[in-house]
Amino acid sequence: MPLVALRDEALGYGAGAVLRQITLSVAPGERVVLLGRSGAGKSTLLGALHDRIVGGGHRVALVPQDHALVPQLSVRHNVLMGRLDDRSAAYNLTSLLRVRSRDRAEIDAILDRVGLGEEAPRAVEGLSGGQKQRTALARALYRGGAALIADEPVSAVDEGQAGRLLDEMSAAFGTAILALHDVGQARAFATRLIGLRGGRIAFDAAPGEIGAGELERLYAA
Ligand SMILES: Nc1ncnc2c1ncn2[C@@H]1O[C@H](COP(=O)(O)OP(=O)(O)OP(=O)(O)O)[C@@H](O)[C@H]1O
Repeated sequence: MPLVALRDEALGYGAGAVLRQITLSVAPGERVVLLGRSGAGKSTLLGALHDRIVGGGHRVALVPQDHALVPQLSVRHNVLMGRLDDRSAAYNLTSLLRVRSRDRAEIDAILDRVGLGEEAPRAVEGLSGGQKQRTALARALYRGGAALIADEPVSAVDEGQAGRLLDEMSAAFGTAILALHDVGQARAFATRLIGLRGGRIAFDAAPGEIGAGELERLYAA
């Protein structure tokens, strides 16, 4: 039983389709990476897959390209928001004043895993781009779920850190669908690569089956 299935669908905004004739399904346990030039439609496809998986009643952890953090709040509070919809309004409001010790311990352990242990009390607005990105990843780890959907989740950290973070995400989520621009990272992470070009799926196969020529054509002007 696939987690999500699209069949010959057009995806876009309002009247205009960004992607056409999209047929794909994702099974539990797959690690899918979307590749393509800027504007190829990776975020559009991630958004559609997110909505379908959530619509199917599954819990999803989302890392949007812009991170969707609350700048004025602390790193710890932003991570806490990964479970906002699991809790009552009263619980969430009182947590704003003081994060309960049980939640704090769980969150701080996750912050250690992404190298942000020292930054827990800092307001997000004062962080570097890479620290903000790691806060969004920590929020996804804290949320958990059947699938991770992440749009360029390691674009602002160095190569070594990116590899370690992708390993963390891979271990924490049974299924993951990511957009990445680094082909090496994509090959290392994915069980399946999907290339988008010209509004269509150009390839959809295991990394070992995608040659350098296909990747060159995907990114050619
Ligand atoms: N909210 C929106 N409303 C209308 N058009 C949009 C919207 N978001 C994206 N688009 C358009 O859809 C197309 C695909 O954009 P999308 O963000 O999915 O590409 P992408 O592959 O994720 O690009 P990037 O690598 O630059 O993030 C672009 O032409 C873009 O202008």
